[in-house]
Amino acid sequence: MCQNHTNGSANCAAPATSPTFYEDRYDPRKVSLHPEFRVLQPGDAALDDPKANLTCAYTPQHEVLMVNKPVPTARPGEAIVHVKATGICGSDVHFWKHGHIGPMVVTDINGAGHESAGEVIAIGQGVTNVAVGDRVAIEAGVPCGEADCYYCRIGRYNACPRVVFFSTPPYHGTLTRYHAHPAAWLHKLPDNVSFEEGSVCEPLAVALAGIDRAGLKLGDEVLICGAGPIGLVSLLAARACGAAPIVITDLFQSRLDFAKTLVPNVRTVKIEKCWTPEQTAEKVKAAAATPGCAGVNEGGLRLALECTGVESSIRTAIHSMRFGGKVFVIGVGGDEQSYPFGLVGAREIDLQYQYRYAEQYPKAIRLVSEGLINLKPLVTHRFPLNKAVQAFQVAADPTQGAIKVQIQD
Ligand SMILES: NC(=O)c1ccc[n+]([C@@H]2O[C@H](COP(=O)([O-])OP(=O)(O)OC[C@H]3O[C@@H](n4cnc5c(N)ncnc54)[C@H](O)[C@@H]3O)[C@@H](O)[C@H]2O)c1
Ligand SMILES: OC[C@H](O)C(O)[C@@H](O)CO
Ligand SMILES: [Zn+2]
Ligand SMILES: [Zn+2]
Repeated sequence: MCQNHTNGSANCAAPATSPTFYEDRYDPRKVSLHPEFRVLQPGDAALDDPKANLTCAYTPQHEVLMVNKPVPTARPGEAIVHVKATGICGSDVHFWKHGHIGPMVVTDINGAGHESAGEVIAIGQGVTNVAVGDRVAIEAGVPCGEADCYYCRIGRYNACPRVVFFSTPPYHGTLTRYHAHPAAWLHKLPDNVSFEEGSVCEPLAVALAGIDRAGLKLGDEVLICGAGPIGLVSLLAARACGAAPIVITDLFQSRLDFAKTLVPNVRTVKIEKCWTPEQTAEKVKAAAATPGCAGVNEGGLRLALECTGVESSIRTAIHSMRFGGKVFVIGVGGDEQSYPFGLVGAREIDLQYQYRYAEQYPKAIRLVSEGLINLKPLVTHRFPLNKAVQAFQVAADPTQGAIKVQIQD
């Protein structure tokens, strides 16, 4: 057994890097050794203690459970945030159910959650950008910001090899009552943006990063594949950007119906599993066509924002594009996939991908505050912190019809 573990983990993987400026605060091996770190059984009094630092975590044994963590104090440069709203992301569910995403492996009890907003309750020495009482969104990916880091230097900090992404093993997440965060990575919320919306700014940041790099322009005909939370925030953002028309696909009519409540004139295609990508693409093009209008009628749409990561859906997106179109993949899928190479080449279709985001939070908050994007309808289920395990069960059960499940405190 690894010497660093007390809970029986056999194969401890040390963090790929140990950024000294994070000290032991963000190393779960150290946190789990803390005497106050304790797994809570149902009925434990701490679950009803409003001051306990309750945290929801996943384990290598594919459990999701509550733990009690020590309440952090603010070190220089940090702020302590009382987390008020956290959304459950598909990746949280994936870490719980499958224990890894690519090379990121759950090797110990690992706190969940990276879509959070809350109130600053303490600040450490030298913090000037936020004050006690400020309402903030928490940017969960904290890059090193060091001068020797090429990706931090050029502003593409989502590629920082020393990034601490809270909730991605080995770092605990923000689905906790009190979270210590480098203050520079907190974004103040204007009075008209709620904690709930501040939390949904995280998936919105993913969509905005994609739209930014995809180069979506006013009047582009856009296909959005998948009407899950990422597809739906992409839909809202694409509409705010002036995409017209927009077609959205899904396997479930209920999700397409939800998309229509957000953007009533979005065109929908409910995919039947027996359709080939070529057949689905014909339906997409038919849905997008505007009689007598050049564009789709010349062979397909201009841009696809692919929000499933499923191979057949990416293939559909490729077949739906006209010459010079672009398939922009936000979805995360199988490690190996195959695409119609000849078609992509013959039609000069660009393929592009997105990994998290950089510098999108300020934009996301402005778009919400200015009323260009309304995130409120996306939150369909709310649970108190001590019921976070039930929240996970609802988020993972498609029959519950949830779009975004939040834990609020
Ligand atoms: N690139 C990034 O940085 C990043 C960040 C966050 C999430 N993601 C990824 O984005 C994707 C979407 O996230 P989500 O939270 O919306 O997930 P989700 O699973 O809730 O939604 C996916 C939707 O796609 C639909 N779908 C599945 N197969 C389909 C197909 N063949 N054609 C059309 N629709 C299909 C599903 O029915 C579902 O409604 C996931 O793969 C997730 O891992 C990527
Ligand atoms: O929203 C951000 C994504 O969920 C993360 O990148 C995820 O993959 C965990 O690392
Ligand atoms: Zn996420
Ligand atoms: Zn860096």
